Amino acid sequence: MPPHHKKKKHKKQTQSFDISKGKADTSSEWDLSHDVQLEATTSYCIKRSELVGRYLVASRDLKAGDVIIETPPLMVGPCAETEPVCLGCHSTFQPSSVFYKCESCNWRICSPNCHGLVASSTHSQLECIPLRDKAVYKLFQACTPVQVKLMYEAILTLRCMLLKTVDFASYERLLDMDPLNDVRQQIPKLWNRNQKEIVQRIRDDWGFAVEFTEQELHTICGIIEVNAFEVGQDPIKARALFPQAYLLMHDCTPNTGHTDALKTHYLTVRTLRDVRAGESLTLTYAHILQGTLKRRQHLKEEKFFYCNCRRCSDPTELGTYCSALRCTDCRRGLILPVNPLNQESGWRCQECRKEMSCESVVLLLETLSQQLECIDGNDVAGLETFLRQQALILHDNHYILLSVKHSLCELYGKIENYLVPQLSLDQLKRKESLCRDLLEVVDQLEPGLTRLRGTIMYELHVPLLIEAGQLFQSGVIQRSELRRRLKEVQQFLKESAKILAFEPEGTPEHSIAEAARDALENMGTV
Ligand SMILES: C[S@@+](CC[C@H](N)C(=O)[O-])C[C@H]1O[C@@H](n2cnc3c(N)ncnc32)[C@H](O)[C@@H]1O
Repeated sequence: MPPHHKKKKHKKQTQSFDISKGKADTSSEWDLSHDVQLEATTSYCIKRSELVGRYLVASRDLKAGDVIIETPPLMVGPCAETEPVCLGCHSTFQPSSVFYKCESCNWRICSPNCHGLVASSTHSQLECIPLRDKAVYKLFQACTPVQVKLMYEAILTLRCMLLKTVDFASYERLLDMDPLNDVRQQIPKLWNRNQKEIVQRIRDDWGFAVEFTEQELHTICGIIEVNAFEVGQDPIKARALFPQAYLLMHDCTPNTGHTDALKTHYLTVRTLRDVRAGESLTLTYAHILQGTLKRRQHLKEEKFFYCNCRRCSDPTELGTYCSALRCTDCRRGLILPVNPLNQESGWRCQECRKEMSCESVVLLLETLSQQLECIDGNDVAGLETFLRQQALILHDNHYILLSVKHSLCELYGKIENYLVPQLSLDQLKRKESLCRDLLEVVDQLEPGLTRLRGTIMYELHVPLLIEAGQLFQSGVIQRSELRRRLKEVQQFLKESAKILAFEPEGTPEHSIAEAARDALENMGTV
């Protein structure tokens, strides 16, 4: 999940690692070769540039799947504007959930036996007693639902502040992260919201005015906004701050990925593909299957920078055309942004040169997204109709269509009336082509050992296996062709099992890895 980020105290300078010595091939578009090195580990060193601040660079050749960072969180807490969650484990509540309260602070918990409420837990060590002493729970009585969400949002800020008294060394490590105060202070909407909803809430409504200054609370707000990672698997929903990992810079075609363990949120960052010494280590703070205009807007609003990576700079997005519109005038050309690094850039047909303003492109995409939202997520026929209709104005790989294809490739074989034994040969073929279309794009945008590739390949093996069996049994293909097809299925299953084996136990992807291994075993030797 995308992180937020920051910087602050400078680490002491260690011996320099020269990334300009031939091997270096930074994935970003900037010349980072003169940047100062701050620190090094066996896998990476920390450097600093004017443009991106601190960032990590591979200090040796790394293989795909190498672990580069393993760390417990420095702090975990509820997300921004979240529905109430258990302050022990951060799981959300079902309407049918029994209403338990913490015996001490009276805030809601999932169960008195929650693993996150033991004496050594974050809740017990940090906010439970202060919340009790200041009787903060009483404020819930007069709260609107929106204010309840803001109460939960403020918990993570409070926890970070309370860390100062309980574990000063860890608090200092938090302060190593950059809150980008100068940048954020220039955004009145953001700064004033934090002032009212977090800073004043904690100081004035909750009664911590003596303990914490406005400035330090704003700094913690910034540290969280810029550096936090979303963690947890449904029903757990949380944000966490991790040492080291926050230094990974963003790239829209990242070369690292991460997982967090189900209960502890222990973080593991791995390389997604081979990385050469000197290359910057990157992760994505945005969604991969999103177009450049939207990704850059998200990064600017949430992380306070415009990305200029290779994908963002290329109007075709590395040849995928995942933001391209079809020209309805000439009906031959594709309409692409003239300068994708300018958010206001006009768009132009590559054939007839027809121009479209950025505003009209945004409006069109918003309208289509709204239309899509009106379709039930399990309505296969409705989604197929949407795909057919919008393929007249959007490229087949347009990100809006990709999201529909992604849904459909999972729905075929999973929901009522579309379970695997119920699928016709045409429907199996459809599932196959949806998976192949997606895989082709993901191979460009997020190549390597990525979760998305792993799950798509698992989905793809299903129609391939069934089709091969059916065609052989009906005499349409001979044994040699059957073998060729089964070998392809094995390849997909092996790759899927290898990728998803990295996923933590208890996650759906971990179960898919097991299913892929079982399927391989059942196939035996081909
Ligand atoms: C989590 S921090 C990363 C560490 C940060 N550079 C530091 O020195 O603390 C995220 C911030 O780093 C900068 N950053 C990261 N990736 C970037 C990129 N691709 N382009 C520009 N700035 C980037 C932005 O200021 C962003 O808000």
